[in-house]
Parts: sequence; C-alpha cells; structure tokens
Amino acid sequence: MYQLRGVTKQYRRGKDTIDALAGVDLTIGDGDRLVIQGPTGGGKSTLLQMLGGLDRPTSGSVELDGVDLARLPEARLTKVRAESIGFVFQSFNLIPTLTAQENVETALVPLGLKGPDRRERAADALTSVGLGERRGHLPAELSGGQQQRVAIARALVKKPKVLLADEPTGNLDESMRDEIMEVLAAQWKEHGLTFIMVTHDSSIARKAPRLATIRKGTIKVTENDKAA
Ligand SMILES: Nc1ncnc2c1ncn2[C@@H]1O[C@H](COP(=O)(O)OP(=O)(O)OP(=O)(O)O)[C@@H](O)[C@H]1O
Repeated sequence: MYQLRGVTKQYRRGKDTIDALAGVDLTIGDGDRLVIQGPTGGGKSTLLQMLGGLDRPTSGSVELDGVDLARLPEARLTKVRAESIGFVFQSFNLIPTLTAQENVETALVPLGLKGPDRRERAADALTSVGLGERRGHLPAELSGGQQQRVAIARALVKKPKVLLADEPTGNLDESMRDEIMEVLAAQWKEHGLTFIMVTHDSSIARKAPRLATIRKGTIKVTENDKAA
C-alpha cells in the first residue's frame, strides 16, 4: 500500500522555482488500479517518479508498505525498485542490440537468478503477453505494439508488487493502444498488481475505476463506480 503525505517537489530553473508537486496526499491500496491524468506540465510524471523511487520529494513522505522511499538510502531504494516496482514507459526503452528474450532477462539479473531460471522465466513472461514465438527477435524487427509487450514482460517478469506506466500507449495507434490496454488489464487481474498509469487519453481515463487529476501540482481523486 502507498501512503503519500504532504509530498512537494520543487525544481530550480535558473533563479525560478517550479512547484511540480504542491502538497500531495494520496493512499493507494494493494491491487488498486489508478489512472492519473491532467494538463501538460501538471505534475503527472513527477508523481510517478516519486511513486517509483526514481526521484525524491523536496518534502513529505512516500511510504510503500510502511517504508518511506523519500528517506531510504540509495542502495536500498535500488533494491526496492529492482524487486517490487515494474516500469513501462511511452518510449519502450528496450536495448536495441538485445533480443526480446534478452531484454526481458535483464530485469532478472539484479535478483541474482541463475541463467537457466532467467531464461525460463523470461520465456514464460513473453508467452503471457502473446510473444512466445518472437523471443529471438530484435526490437527493430517488432511492431510498436509488440515492442511495448516486450517492455511489459520485462516489467512483470520479476513479479513486482506495483506496475507504474507513464503514457504506455502514447506512441501507438488506436488499434495497438486497445491491444496494449487489454494486455495490461489482463496482467493486472492475473497478478493482483497495484497498477498506476499516467495517460493523456480521455477514453482510457473514462474507464478507470479511480481517477487522479493533477493540476499545478495539486491532486484530486474521483471514484468511478461504473468503470470497467
Ligand atoms: N527535471 C526537471 N527540471 C526542471 N523542471 C522540471 C523537471 N521535470 C519536470 N519539470 C517541471 O515540473 C512541472 C511538472 O512536470 P511533469 O513532467 O511532472 O508534468 P506532466 O503532467 O507529466 O506533463 P506532460 O503531460 O507534459 O508529460 C513542469 O512545469 C515541468 O516543466
């Protein structure tokens, strides 16, 4: 469970200070699905970075299961990220010289898994996103939607507690967008993940059971009882 209290984040640009987050309080339960939307520059990506322990707030606390990521020493933070948090980005971020299988295996290296275990787990993860037959392909030999499936397999192969996605369909056309949303929803259901996604896409936001809107660093959460 996430518990955020009074989270602020200021960036300095020259002599200006930008309040990217201006006091965010937020609770996200285990297994929740939360969509974050809002105008450009509102603070969505900044919040996701705090949740993922990719950056630290200027003030406030970001507790994940009672551990404050804001104050965790860097080595322990790296361990939490490697074990408990999967990331999916708009730009896929695959390593172009590695095959789909090898890209997925990279997520298991920090966990200390042996070669054969890594290979088996990565192959299973690729099969679960429908890419079992494409394991030996390089990213450039795959479509955008397929590359994003590889990135999803890489994020989930370590069996994280939390999946964070920043505009995961932002680089995809409409049919691939629906396909990726289905893959993500299926993985969320199957693994009981806490799934937090930033999107600009209002049709995705409309279907969200819980919607956080961030404007000028301030958050408002609404529940949608009619969500899928
Ligand atoms: N590293 C940084 N240095 C300086 N300012 C930053 C940095 N990162 C973000 N900002 C500023 O903080 C504010 C919030 O940015 P953020 O990227 O979180 O917004 P966003 O809602 O994700 O926007 P978008 O929809 O355009 O991705 C913006 O004013 C942005 O310019």
